[in-house]
Amino acid sequence: MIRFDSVTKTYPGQARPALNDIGVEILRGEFVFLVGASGSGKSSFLRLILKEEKPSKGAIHVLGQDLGSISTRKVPYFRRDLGVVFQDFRLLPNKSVYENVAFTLRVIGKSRGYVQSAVPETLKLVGLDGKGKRMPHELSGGEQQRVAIARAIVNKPQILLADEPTGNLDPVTSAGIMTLLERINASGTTIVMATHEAGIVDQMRRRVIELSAGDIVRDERSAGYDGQTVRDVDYVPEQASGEAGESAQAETAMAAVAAPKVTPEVMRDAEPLYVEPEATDAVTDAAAEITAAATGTIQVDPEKLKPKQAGGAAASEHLTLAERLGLRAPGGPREGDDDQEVGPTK
Ligand SMILES: Nc1ncnc2c1ncn2[C@@H]1O[C@H](COP(=O)(O)OP(=O)(O)OP(=O)(O)O)[C@@H](O)[C@H]1O
Repeated sequence: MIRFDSVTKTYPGQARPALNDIGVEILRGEFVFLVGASGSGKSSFLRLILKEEKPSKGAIHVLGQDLGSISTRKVPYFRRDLGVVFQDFRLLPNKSVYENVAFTLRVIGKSRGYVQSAVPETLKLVGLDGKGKRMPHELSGGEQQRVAIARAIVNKPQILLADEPTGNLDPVTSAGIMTLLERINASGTTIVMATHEAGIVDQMRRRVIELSAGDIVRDERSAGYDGQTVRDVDYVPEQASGEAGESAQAETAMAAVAAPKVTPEVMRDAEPLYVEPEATDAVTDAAAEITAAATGTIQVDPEKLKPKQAGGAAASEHLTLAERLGLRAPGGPREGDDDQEVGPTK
């Protein structure tokens, strides 16, 4: 499903590669945690899968396609099979929950009827039934992340990439988000998630790929954050000392190594926070249905993808949300789009 063959990524002006001769394969239906200190290459790994970056050497295959052979114009089509969730949610601030989720479908030209059934179904799936009319600033951080997840899965992607999706959330809310991701995975969606959360990784016991300075130093099935050692429930993280002169990056790396913010206890007790317990089966069925449909070809309106002008690939800082989510070719028609997006509002 995702294969890296001897992939090296060196950013311009950097002496050391961000990823160094990586070879790895991720299979359909897997849930994979990408762990490693700050700067070890996790986000680069995800950006390469999305074709947001090109490898300096080597080849990447995603969903049977050699990314090197996908033209820039076709990248938005390719990305429709991939959902993405970020640490900072990236919702459209001036649109309702419903509109944030519908946006993805509208951009790719889904019919009104399709949107009207898929959006409420997906909001229910993520536990936001009845909250479609709310605005992002009226939601908690966990709810905002659920909207972002709904937006990522409403198009029924085969792969969901998550870059520190619990990074801005408290432990209990994080556990609820992980329960939701677990359920999405159980219905067939492959998930690759970069995280610093030792407690989550230890409790979920999934495949763990650990990066260190661009190298894969560990690739284990059913693993914990630190290899074979699963943290003790009573583990108390040491405080990062934060001495004067210590670089911000070093502090971040220390915190990442030190600290299961989400403890195994919290994960064990985790219930989907916004789903009534009796609704769980129905929700799981809905998830299974949605993902089962994911293997079908998504109808797209090619007219909506035509770039307005030749050579229209905009610099990334000028991309609209649709372009950043890979739903529209850079430089394509922007009517009705929003250039703004919002991070956590609380
Ligand atoms: N656009 C870029 N230009 C230059 N160097 C970059 C760029 N993006 C990442 N890097 C460098 O590549 C290395 C890997 O960065 P990356 O963001 O992939 O790490 P990470 O493991 O995701 O870190 P974090 O946990 O802090 O998000 C770092 O040394 C970083 O400084």
